[in-house]
Amino acid sequence: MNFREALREKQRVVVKVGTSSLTHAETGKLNLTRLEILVRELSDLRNQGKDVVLVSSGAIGVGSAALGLGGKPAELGKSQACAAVGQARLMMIYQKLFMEYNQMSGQILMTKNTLLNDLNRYNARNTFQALLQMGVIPIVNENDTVSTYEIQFGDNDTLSAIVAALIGADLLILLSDIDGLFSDDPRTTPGAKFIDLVENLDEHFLRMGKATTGSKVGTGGMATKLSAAKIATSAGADMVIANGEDPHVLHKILEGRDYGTLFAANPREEFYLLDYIKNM
Ligand SMILES: Nc1ncnc2c1ncn2[C@@H]1O[C@H](COP(=O)(O)OP(=O)(O)O)[C@@H](O)[C@H]1O
Ligand SMILES: N[C@@H](CCC(=O)OP(=O)(O)O)C(=O)O
Repeated sequence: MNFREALREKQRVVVKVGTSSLTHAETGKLNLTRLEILVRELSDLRNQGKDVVLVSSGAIGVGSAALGLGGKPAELGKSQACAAVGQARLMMIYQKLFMEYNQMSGQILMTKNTLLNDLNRYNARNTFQALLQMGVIPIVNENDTVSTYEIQFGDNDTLSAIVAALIGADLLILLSDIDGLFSDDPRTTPGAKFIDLVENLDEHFLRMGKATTGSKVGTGGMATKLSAAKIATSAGADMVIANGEDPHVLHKILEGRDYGTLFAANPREEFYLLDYIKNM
């Protein structure tokens, strides 16, 4: 069985979707057609008996569009206010859509402190396990309303990899606004080559990921996705970066077909999640 075929056997899947995939670039408002397809795909993975976790960005972007602010506010208090409005709106729509497919979903909001504190980390892991055992789809985001620089992950690529490590997921899929990893940012370097498979995520590949973003709403660019790949693969999960423009890509990836960039799991005995977070 090759690396792609092995994806058919994955049982516990974390899917992360970025703001750029959830919203219309022109208005910043939710792309409902795309959300519907995403929810249907996730519901079908659940129907296949897989454990499914969704890490969804979008709270700040959706909140700022709802409040008519025309883009992410620079001021901390305002961006936290946007997150409060946007997170509630996102959850309302997710719950409505998941209900249409007879799926239960629940919300988990995290900060770095959730994982640094032993009791909080233990509780978070327990809650995930209990939800998954009951067939619920947890929907995760950073708790942006209370997170400030010192206690935040800052980007959901990293957060999704940490969640994957915390719950022992065997696959993490990052849906972005680009087909996967290229040798350089193809938006600024037109000749950049697409990378289909990364078996060993060494410095050579890490240097390819630039922090440039493809949209006004993205955070971290490819740099944070490669840090996520380092965490996920070290913790024993495969990771795929794929284009979220058409969320049908999810079942195609899980059928072992050639979509996105696949980073093969490379478990290292010495990978300790807590130490990693402490050093972030
Ligand atoms: N080596 C690279 N390969 C592919 N994309 C890259 C690379 N380096 C930087 N990027 C940029 O990363 C962007 C995706 O990250 P980001 O804008 O944060 O999206 P998201 O909202 O999905 O997290 C791409 O649109 C691209 O412009
Ligand atoms: N937690 C933030 C998103 C942070 C983030 O990583 O955004 P993105 O690059 O769009 O995945 C929010 O919900 O607005």
